[in-house]
This record gives sequence, structure tokens and C-alpha cells, in this order.
Amino acid sequence: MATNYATVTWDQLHRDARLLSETLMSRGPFRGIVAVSRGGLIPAAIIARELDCRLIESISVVTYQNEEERGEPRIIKDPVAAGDGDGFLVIDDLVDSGVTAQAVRKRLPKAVFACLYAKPSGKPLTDLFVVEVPQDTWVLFPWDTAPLFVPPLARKPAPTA
Ligand SMILES: O=P(O)(O)OC[C@H]1O[C@H](OP(=O)(O)OP(=O)(O)O)[C@H](O)[C@@H]1O
Ligand SMILES: Nc1nc2[nH]cnc2c(=O)[nH]1
Ligand SMILES: [Mg+2]
Repeated sequence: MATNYATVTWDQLHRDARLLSETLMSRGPFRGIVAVSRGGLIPAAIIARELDCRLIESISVVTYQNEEERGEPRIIKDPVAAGDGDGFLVIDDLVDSGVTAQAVRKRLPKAVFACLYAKPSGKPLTDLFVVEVPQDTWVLFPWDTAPLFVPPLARKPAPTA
């Protein structure tokens, strides 16, 4: 269970995706990009623009049976156009336990796997990432959050003794 939160803004996400693109320039050129849906879709779009890559595939892996329980990962959308991954770049937003990345790598063994954020358990499954995040930290992506009004300190009720 995560005990801390790390909020990522749209600006940070864009900057990190551009930083990853710079590193990826020396690993390419790539025939195409496979976005790991859904979290990898927006990072993949930014990276595809930077790398001038127009062939975009997607893979969708479901790892949750219900809200709590994790089941066997199931690929519910296959990246047909990517074959065995040869010449392709796979993009996800983050690796946590590494379960999703492992399933993607099994399906696309020849692809390069890159993501923006990596927690220690998932780190060995990525070829490239931008920022390491502690295992006990839950990353809040811009699509997970909304700006919220926070009352001024002076208006907060005094704590009762
Ligand atoms: O390393 P793991 O423990 O597998 O966790 C990482 C995966 O979890 C999140 O996706 P999620 O399954 O929540 O689905 P989504 O991308 O559709 O939101 C995230 O986008 C990664 O794909
Ligand atoms: N948004 C989000 N999804 C995840 N899926 C697995 N780990 C995470 C995380 O830290 N943040
Ligand atoms: Mg995902």
C-alpha cells in the first residue's frame, strides 16, 4: 500500500517525455511505437512527435480482476502491427511491480521498453526510464487529478484542545 503521493503536472510529464525522447534518439530509429494503453498513450504521443514516428500501435494489458485483487495479466488488445517487437519502441507511463512490463516483454521480446517513471521492483524490466520513484509512493498523473480550492490558513478553524 502506498504511503506517499507524488503529483506529476502536465508540464512535468511533457518535460520528462521530452527528456526520454532525447535519450531514445540514440537507440533508434524505430519502425514504430507501441503504447501500453491506457497510461502510455499520452507519453507515446509526445515521444512519437519528437522522434517523428508515425506508426503507432497499442497493447492493452489488464492485471486487475476487481478493485483489490490482482489476477494473471491478460492482453485484451494485441499489437498486431508490431510482430515480435523487432524495431519497435514500447512506451508506458510507469513500471511499479513490473507485472505489466513483464507481460508486454513476453509478447514483444525484441522491442525496446521505455517509461517515464520506475519503482525499484519494476526497474529491471525497463531498458530506459527518466525518474525513479520510491516503491511506497503512488504517482498521481495529471489525468488522475484536478485543481482543488484550498482555504487560507487564517480561515481554518482552530484545533480544539
Ligand atoms: O508494474 P505494474 O505493477 O504492472 O504497474 C504499472 C502499470 O499500472 C498502470 O496501468 P493500469 O494497469 O493501472 O491501467 P491503465 O494504464 O489503463 O490506467 C500503469 O499505467 C502501468 O501500465
Ligand atoms: N496512477 C498510478 N497507477 C499505478 N499503477 C501502478 N502503480 C501506479 C502508480 O504509482 N500510480
Ligand atoms: Mg497502464
